[in-house]
Amino acid sequence: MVTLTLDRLSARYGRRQILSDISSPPLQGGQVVALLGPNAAGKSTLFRRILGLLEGDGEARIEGAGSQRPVAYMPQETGATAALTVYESVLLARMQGRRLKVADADLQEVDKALAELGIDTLAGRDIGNLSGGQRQLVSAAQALVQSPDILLLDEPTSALDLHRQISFLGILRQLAQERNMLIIAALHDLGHALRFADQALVIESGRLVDCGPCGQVINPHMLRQTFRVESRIEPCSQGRPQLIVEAAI
Ligand SMILES: Nc1ncnc2c1ncn2[C@@H]1O[C@H](COP(=O)(O)OP(=O)(O)OP(=O)(O)O)[C@@H](O)[C@H]1O
Repeated sequence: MVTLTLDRLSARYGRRQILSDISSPPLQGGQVVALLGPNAAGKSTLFRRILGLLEGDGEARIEGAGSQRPVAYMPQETGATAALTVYESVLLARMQGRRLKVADADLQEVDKALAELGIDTLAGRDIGNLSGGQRQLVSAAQALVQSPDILLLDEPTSALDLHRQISFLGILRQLAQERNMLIIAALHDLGHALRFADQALVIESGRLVDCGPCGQVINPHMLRQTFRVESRIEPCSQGRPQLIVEAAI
């Protein structure tokens, strides 16, 4: 099973230090990890550092991966300018770094990714003409179709309506378990994190605040210190923990 361990990771843009000394226990395949932190905390930078796009000390150690390109990334910005259909754009993402010839298995993976995310009806549409939410789901399909061991998603639900946020996060959770895939999703909705993620990794100003099971890490004290809100956590009618935010402080 794949694991990702952050070992005293740092990152900088030029001379500007953004991340310092971020460490985690091994994050394991089959789990969803919520990456949490206020605006400008360094969440996207952490993804870029894991992807090897930025320099810095320490390392993001990947062990037990089954593929040569173990990490797929869905960026925060999902603008599409190329004149491609949804199907073509997802197939192109599938073929990145692979042989040039498209095999039947590649086409099946594209069909599967579109169906899993409920966007198979968009297959023939021009990607430039999609709504923001549709584009975000296509972007998720482009990452998923790469069959990664580790899937990094940067605010994947920011453009989705409430129904699609819930169903999308539920699908991700299921896929993580079925494929033994590690999913790390940067989320601003801590209620979603509490409901769908197994672990939470919280950063603030480029430093680690806490990393561990969501039920422990997401608590009123952390929310007050890091997110500057008063909150409480109560069980909902189905017994799941529910975050209630009282006020910004
Ligand atoms: N290309 C860049 N060059 C220089 N500084 C950058 C660059 N990208 C981001 N930064 C800076 O790095 C810091 C962390 O940014 P980052 O995008 O990682 O934060 P984030 O936690 O993802 O924020 P948000 O929740 O607002 O998306 C910010 O101060 C930002 O201004």
